[in-house]
Amino acid sequence: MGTDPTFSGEAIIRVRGLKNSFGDQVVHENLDLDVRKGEILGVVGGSGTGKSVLMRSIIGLQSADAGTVGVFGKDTDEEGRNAIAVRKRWGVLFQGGALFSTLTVSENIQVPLREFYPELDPLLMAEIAGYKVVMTGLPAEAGPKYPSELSGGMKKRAGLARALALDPELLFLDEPTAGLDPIGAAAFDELTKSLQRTMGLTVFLITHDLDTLYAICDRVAVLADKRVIAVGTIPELLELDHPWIQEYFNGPRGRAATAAIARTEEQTNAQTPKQVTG
Ligand SMILES: Nc1ncnc2c1ncn2[C@@H]1O[C@H](COP(=O)(O)OP(=O)(O)OP(=O)(O)O)[C@@H](O)[C@H]1O
Repeated sequence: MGTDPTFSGEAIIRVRGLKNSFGDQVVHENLDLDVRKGEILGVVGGSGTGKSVLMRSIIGLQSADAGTVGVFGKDTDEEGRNAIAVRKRWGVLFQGGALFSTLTVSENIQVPLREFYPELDPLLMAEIAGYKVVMTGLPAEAGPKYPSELSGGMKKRAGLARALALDPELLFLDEPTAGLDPIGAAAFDELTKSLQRTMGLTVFLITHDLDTLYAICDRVAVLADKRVIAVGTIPELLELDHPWIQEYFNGPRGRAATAAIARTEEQTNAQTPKQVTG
């Protein structure tokens, strides 16, 4: 696994031979990864394996020691990925939401609009922000509120609304369900899935949340030993005998997530009306 030689579709992100280090600490070495257009790719790995650093490398916030990163079908250097024309095409939800505490939700959502389209009529910006608020399942009254007045789940949605401000093709989510209760996390997963479907988004999703992986990810990339050791569907990953993969997916939490998905599928099948023949 790792890089799929049979894949002939379009890779919206293509990373080859990436190396990142901080002083003596090598975080990535010879890391390869393809993210396919239209998929939700879950990115997992133990704490400190470099998931966030990988995301920062892709979006041009991290200088690599070696390797290439291509986005939207073009190999680009860090400067290229920082070019306005490229940055406009993706949205990022950083870990913790990273909302500006002195701005309202609506003003937070308008930050990218002001940055990339300063000539836009302020009334139109406010209208777009209002639309994004509703699109991410927040009540319209959340627009004039400050982040400190929101629940954890609402903050995540507000961060997502800001990431979607420019109608991106590509969405980066760094641990979007961390800190949410299971119901809030499941609702956020559903929102991500429905946005992927309706907007045709490609999603790079860093998570520790097994339920999220099972519920919405098309494929999962596993970071270990400084590189992506495997990419595939969960059943494909389960066939590998790497100790971290086995412990992660086949440990008690992994088994619980599998059982929960099986129960949901059973319920869905039971509710599906049987076809009447004759
Ligand atoms: N700016 C930095 N300066 C020095 N070291 C850094 C910097 N950013 C990240 N690191 C180190 O790189 C390693 C990978 O960090 P990263 O945040 O990508 O891990 P992660 O896989 O996202 O972890 P977690 O699951 O805990 O969020 C860590 O050891 C971290 O301390």
